[in-house]
Amino acid sequence: MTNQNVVVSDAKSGIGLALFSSAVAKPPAAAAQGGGFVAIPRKKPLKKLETGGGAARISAWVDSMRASSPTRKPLSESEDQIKSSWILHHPSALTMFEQIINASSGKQIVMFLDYDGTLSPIVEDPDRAFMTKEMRKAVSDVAQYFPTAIVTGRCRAKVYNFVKLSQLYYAGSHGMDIKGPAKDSNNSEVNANANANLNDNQGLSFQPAREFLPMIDKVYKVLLEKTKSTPGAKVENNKFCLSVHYRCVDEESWNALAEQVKTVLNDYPKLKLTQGRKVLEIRPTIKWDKGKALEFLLESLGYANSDDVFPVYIGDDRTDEDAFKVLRDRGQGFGILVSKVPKETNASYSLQEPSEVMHFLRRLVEWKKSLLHGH
Ligand SMILES: O=P(O)(O)OC[C@H]1O[C@H](O[C@H]2O[C@H](CO)[C@@H](O)[C@H](O)[C@H]2O)[C@H](O)[C@@H](O)[C@@H]1O
Repeated sequence: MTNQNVVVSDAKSGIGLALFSSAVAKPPAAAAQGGGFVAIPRKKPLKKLETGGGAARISAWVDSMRASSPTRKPLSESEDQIKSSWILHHPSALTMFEQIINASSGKQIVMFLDYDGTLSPIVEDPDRAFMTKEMRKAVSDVAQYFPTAIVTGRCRAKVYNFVKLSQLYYAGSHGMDIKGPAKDSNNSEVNANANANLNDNQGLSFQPAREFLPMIDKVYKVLLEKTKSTPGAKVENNKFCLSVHYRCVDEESWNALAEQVKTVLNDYPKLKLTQGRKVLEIRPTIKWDKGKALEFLLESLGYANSDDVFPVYIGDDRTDEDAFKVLRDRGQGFGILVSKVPKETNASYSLQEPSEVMHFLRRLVEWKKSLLHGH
């Protein structure tokens, strides 16, 4: 049986195209250097994979699962060249800070932050992906000056327990569970601008996949049962979506695990399978993702058709590409990919790891303070 709902990587995000199309806006460094886009050897197919038999299919799946979160090893000379070329086209957001600030001149910066791998380092146990108190302070300071949202694949309540900042917007379950700060939150700039989708007492609230809750709960239980024989596998209930983690599973068992998950999904054609960093993600097939969540939040903040907004989205995962693509297509703001290795991306800039994200957030705050206080 063929499951048409298995997506190895979101082809709709057009990631591959971004690297080779001259129609795509180039980041300033690339434009200044007059360079073309760099070709990165593709480790994963950017198209739907069918679940019919065949060794090629198995190998494609395992390749894709491996590429989702590559292990660090010293680079060969050619890999080193690829990296240098990639950096030229996705320069560091820290190095390019002044240019970024200049581009935002006269516009309202709105910050969108992914959680895992962006605000917290990737760790083996998803329940222990804590952010540092320094990072929390940096995010809190940023939210004082700019509307700020956390956009994550995680369950909203769980990410709130990690972040613990009430003045932020939260878009959990890949944007399918959106909540704004309560109206008495101390961020007056955010509240003054918000004009849509408001629930009077609670602030903003939006859950486009509510009808899927019973189905997700059912599939969660089935997956718990089916995967318990695979040592290291972990199923996480993210409310409107599910994660099957394989970071701690022996690589030899990855394909069997993926097959188990796909077999379960054959009975649920309204759910689809996508991939994150060493995680298989089960989501409703509705047309909603982090990119849609970003657009929804901009609209809710009163910036639907505004030229006066400068959204900045920072993320490390394939699922963040939907948001990077929205920004690229709108020609507004930009995406920053958090990665130490070259990856196909619609982001314009890069940062290497969460500590650099923290420095970038701090610099934004320092810049805004100096602007307001004139020093
Ligand atoms: O959108 P995000 O905030 O990046 O969430 C995506 C997934 O993040 C979590 O998994 C990832 O981080 C874990 C902790 O570092 C790591 O163990 C795992 O391998 C990563 O995939 C979260 O647990 C998932 O539910 C999210 O879907």
